[in-house]
Amino acid sequence: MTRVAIVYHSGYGHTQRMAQAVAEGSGGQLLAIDADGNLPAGGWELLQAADAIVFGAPTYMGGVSWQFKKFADASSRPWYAQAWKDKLFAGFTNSAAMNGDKFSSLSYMMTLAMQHGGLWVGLGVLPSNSKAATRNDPNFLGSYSGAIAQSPSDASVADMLPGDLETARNFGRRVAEVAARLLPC
Ligand SMILES: Cc1cc2nc3c(=O)[nH]c(=O)nc-3n(C[C@H](O)[C@H](O)[C@H](O)COP(=O)(O)O)c2cc1C
Repeated sequence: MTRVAIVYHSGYGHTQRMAQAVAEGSGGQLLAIDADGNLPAGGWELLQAADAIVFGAPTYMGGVSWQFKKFADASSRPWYAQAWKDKLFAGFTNSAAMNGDKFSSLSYMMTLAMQHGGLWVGLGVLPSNSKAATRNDPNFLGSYSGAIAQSPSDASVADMLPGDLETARNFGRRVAEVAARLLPC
């Protein structure tokens, strides 16, 4: 049984709902970064024990939220010892605009994973980009590097689109399946 940890920040709940979808798909454990950018007690130990770490953050001002960045900076401690080397990593983000510079957030998460000596798992689903495609089709937003969701600025958490959440759920499943295939029991 592989262990997946989903470490995420969410200011207003949308990214949290996405994180829950990733957890449903992966069977992983959620680890919320709080409003001060801190992990709950036992959080670092849980990350150390994980085979796969999935990063999640809203895109704010074209990048990850400062709370996620504080967590990333604090991960310099395991980085010193390369304690997360060869773990699997993946990432997801959510923002208001269709594009909204979400890729900047995913790109940062990939860089963080590489600094830790990890192996990156992308979305692995072709985009639904034909004329016939509709908004709730798999990967309608057309990401390759990780899962993304769009929550319009006036959308409540309950308004999040089922297609984006299903894409996140399938992404979680993929991370768990890749971990089971690549990592020794
Ligand atoms: C400070 C701030 C900056 C934001 N910057 C962006 C942005 O660069 N691009 C975008 O598309 N949406 C942006 N948004 C919208 C959020 O990404 C969006 O509301 C998202 O659903 C928030 O996720 P959360 O509920 O998990 O905090 C911003 C929101 C805030 C509060």
